[in-house]
Amino acid sequence: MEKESHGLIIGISIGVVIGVLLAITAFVCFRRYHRRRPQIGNSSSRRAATVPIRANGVDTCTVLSDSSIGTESPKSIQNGMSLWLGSVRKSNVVSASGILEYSYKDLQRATYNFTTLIGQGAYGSVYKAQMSTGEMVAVKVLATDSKQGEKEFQTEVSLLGRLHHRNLVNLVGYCAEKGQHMLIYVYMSRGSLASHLYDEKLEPLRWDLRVQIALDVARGLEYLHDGAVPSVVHRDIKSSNILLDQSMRARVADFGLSREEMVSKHASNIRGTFGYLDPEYISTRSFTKKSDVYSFGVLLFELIAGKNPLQGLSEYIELAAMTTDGKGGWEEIADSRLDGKYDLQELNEVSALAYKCVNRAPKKRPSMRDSVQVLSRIIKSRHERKRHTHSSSATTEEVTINVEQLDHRSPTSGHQRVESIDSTADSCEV
Ligand SMILES: Nc1ncnc2c1ncn2[C@@H]1O[C@H](COP(=O)(O)OP(=O)(O)OP(=O)(O)O)[C@@H](O)[C@H]1O
Repeated sequence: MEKESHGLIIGISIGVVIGVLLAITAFVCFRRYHRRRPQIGNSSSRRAATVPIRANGVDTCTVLSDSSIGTESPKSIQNGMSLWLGSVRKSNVVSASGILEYSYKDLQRATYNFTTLIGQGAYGSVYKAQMSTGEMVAVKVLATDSKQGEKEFQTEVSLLGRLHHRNLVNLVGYCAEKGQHMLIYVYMSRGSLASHLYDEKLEPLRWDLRVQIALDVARGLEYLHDGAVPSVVHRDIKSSNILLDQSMRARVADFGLSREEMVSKHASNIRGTFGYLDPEYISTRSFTKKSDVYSFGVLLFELIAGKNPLQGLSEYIELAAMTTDGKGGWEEIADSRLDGKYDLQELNEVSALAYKCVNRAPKKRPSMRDSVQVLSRIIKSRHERKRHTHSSSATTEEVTINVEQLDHRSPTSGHQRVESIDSTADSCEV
């Protein structure tokens, strides 16, 4: 009997110990699982770091997830993963970033065997493609013999996947197959800003559109500088890297050069495009956010003057600056294609901002946030002026109509109506 009760106690004890061990194991697994999820987003490694998005100037936020598995093509690349694409593909992880891996065959079909060429850049050709979903995209095929292209490919895939903003040309997919590297972007149906400024076959850009484009670009850059963590320096702001959508809203394209800045602040070769390059960067080899501000200033002058920076724009600006008094006098550089149709005050304000951006001393240049504020203010006051003019002319029209209508009725009631309309006019002016 005693033996039996001993056996029972031992049995119960073993059972309790096993139960406790099982509970501890389950608890540890549960905690590990929950810790791992944010790790992807908060890695201290630069390469694996994600780009959380601040509320300012931002419309979407990439939420990272490693929760689902996908085997179908196209596959998604996980945000915040290693630059080594091979490992990403093998890991077969899907993220909420929406960056998809397309097969070479699909892209070959979508581009009619790469016959739909829309542009040619330093790193390869760009084709228009219609995906099976009906969606239009731009496929950039990187030149296979270009080492820089390879680097750019890895850079853009890992970087752009984490950057989402309404003023950036978002990367939607990629292809790494048959020794080919391709990047798939949102299709920008109106092409580049450069073509609208210089292609005689296209309608000249209206002044109000030019200012809106400047603000769109400023917002895209402000996001890269102040919204992205770690911040991103574009390094190649120029009119051919600004693309326009169907409603002529602008987005900043081509972040290929920016990643290297994050890895090494002092790259040995000078990168960027002649005419837009910050002189301070040329002498110090150190590229900063203020170097992007300089290029943005050149772009603003390009919008104002319709002159290519490769064709002596800076000399032209310096000459004009001698005759300005700091507030006005920039009208002589206005693009002749504008045909005098611009608001002089706006032209002077945008030129003054542009001139500050191209100041030789980086410290004296405004930040992109400052530039956004200046340009938004210009557009806001234009709207207010328009609203005011519209409401006062509408009121005058209304008064005339009502007076005419009332003339046919009794004179007393007519007088009353006009009085009440007059008081509306007063309140509009306030
Ligand atoms: N997403 C897109 N949608 C529509 N057209 C595009 C798109 N991306 C590029 N293009 C077209 O292809 C052209 C070439 O683009 P790409 O970025 O390869 O070179 P680039 O910016 O002109 O020059 P570089 O390579 O020296 O920066 C652009 O000027 C534009 O007309």
